[in-house]
Amino acid sequence: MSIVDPIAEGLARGWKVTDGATLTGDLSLSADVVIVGSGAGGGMTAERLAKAGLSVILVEEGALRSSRDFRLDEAKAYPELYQEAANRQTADKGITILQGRTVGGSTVVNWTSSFRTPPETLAYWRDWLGLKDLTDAALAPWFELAEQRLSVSDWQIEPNPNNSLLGKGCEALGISHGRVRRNVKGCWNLGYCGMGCPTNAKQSMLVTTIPDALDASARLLTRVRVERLLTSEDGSRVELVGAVALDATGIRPTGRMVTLRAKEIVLSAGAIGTPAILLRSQLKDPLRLTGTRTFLHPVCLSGAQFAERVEPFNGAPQTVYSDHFLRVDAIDGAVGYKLEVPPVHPMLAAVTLCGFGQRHAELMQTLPNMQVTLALLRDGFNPGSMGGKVVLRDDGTPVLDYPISDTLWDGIRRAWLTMAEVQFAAGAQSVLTMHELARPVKSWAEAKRQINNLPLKPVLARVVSAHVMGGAAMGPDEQSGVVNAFGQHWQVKNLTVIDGSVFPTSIGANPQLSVYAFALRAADALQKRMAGG
Ligand SMILES: Cc1cc2nc3c(=O)[nH]c(=O)nc-3n(C[C@H](O)[C@H](O)[C@H](O)COP(=O)(O)OP(=O)(O)OC[C@H]3O[C@@H](n4cnc5c(N)ncnc54)[C@H](O)[C@@H]3O)c2cc1C
Repeated sequence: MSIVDPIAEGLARGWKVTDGATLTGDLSLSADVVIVGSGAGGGMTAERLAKAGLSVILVEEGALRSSRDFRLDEAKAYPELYQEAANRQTADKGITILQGRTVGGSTVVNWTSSFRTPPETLAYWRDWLGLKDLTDAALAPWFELAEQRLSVSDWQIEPNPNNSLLGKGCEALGISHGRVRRNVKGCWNLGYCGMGCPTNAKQSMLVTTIPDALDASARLLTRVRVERLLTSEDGSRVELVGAVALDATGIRPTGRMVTLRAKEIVLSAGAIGTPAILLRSQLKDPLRLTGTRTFLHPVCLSGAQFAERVEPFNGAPQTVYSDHFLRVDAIDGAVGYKLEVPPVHPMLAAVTLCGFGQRHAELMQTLPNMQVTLALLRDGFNPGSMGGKVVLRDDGTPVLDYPISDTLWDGIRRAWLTMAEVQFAAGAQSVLTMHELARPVKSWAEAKRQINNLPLKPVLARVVSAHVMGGAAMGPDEQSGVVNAFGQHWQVKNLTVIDGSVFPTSIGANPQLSVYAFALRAADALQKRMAGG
């Protein structure tokens, strides 16, 4: 069966796509709207505005790839599709961050889990952060629209063993758990979502909104990195978007400059990317809020050996979850966590597993029988988890300074304990907490002893994240936010932020559906503002 390649077909139909690497001179363009970044926020916005008849330029620093490039090959996928070749790290190297860097952004490499923003999160935003209009009822139509557009539905196939063992352990302990909905259409259940979907089943921006925006005459610039926005003298309007063309590696500037003008500018470069552009542009920011309150859902992990084969690299990556421990926190200080499993492919496993040399090689050989559970911590809700801060290095590239606080370490230790208990309850022969000094243990009692004595130190504990949120947070006024509840910048009137950076706390669930719904809502408001003159 041949797989239709919507990108090849669209290019043949005459899409307006310019690859920065091929530019032989500087380029200057104008449009009604320039959108920077083509991930969850940018894709949704581009389709909406282009279909409304506005001229749209979508600028992306990554390259345009398609299903024929996605070869289920980690060594190829990470350098081609991820920020910093999937090795982006926080300033103290304590947390490894996965983010996409390609046309379609992180949606091209994400694992398709689709949760609406939890009602508790919206209630917190209303009650504690003053975002009064963000009720479940007001947002429901936007979630429905996003779910329809991206074919979000229940996953009908049996979970793979990696997921079903999480369910089995929860069942045995009376821990509530559920099934994950996914944004896929005709999924082959391969399990290589993180390397780009080779069958176009994943309803990422690459195969949905971006093709439709291009069919509606939008223009796409790839391998073009936006450096800064130049504003009017009083700082109230963006007049120019300054960008550089990148060479075929997608990293080094070629020396060709790209200058864009538009009535409205949308930043959708993702949390870290968007705050970086705002900081480089030195926009008015009286309270220096830009880049602050950046959240990660810091993730800690626990591996377990089973007698039977688990093959955690095969099958839909995330289909079972538990929110049982998510809401233990409240404002009293303790952090809650969500349980899920990650797909475990050899290269990512190799860099996450503990030890080196012989011990590491022996661990890698056990991969087929390994089950891995993860706990993502809900940061941003307690005084002890106020997130990190995006800062600029001397060369203008961003780095997230996110020291792991005592509150988060406490959550990590509790989550390790929970995961070990669940894995033993599911029948694990041994459990290995993902910490450099941990050793495999054969009983829950032994696990408790070991986990309670592990030093809580960055790098020793393996902490990762694929959910970057915040850094240009929504707030009800300019004292509390960088943008308003529709993403409009408080200081710069023709600038709107539409991506994961607008969230004022973490979501407390995998964030893509929240980004989509808020993007549709913000793009609709922008379109109406523009129509009103
Ligand atoms: C491996 C992985 C698995 C995930 N799994 C899930 C999941 O199962 N469920 C879920 O809900 N979420 C998941 N996520 C997270 C989810 O995909 C993101 O939250 C979401 O895509 C964020 O949308 P965004 O628009 O903020 O940013 P992105 O989708 O990351 O898009 C930002 C885009 O902007 C581009 N950009 C950045 N800076 C510039 C610049 N200066 N100039 C031009 N372009 C720029 C980037 O290259 C990128 O393409 C996962 C993420 C990853 C990486």
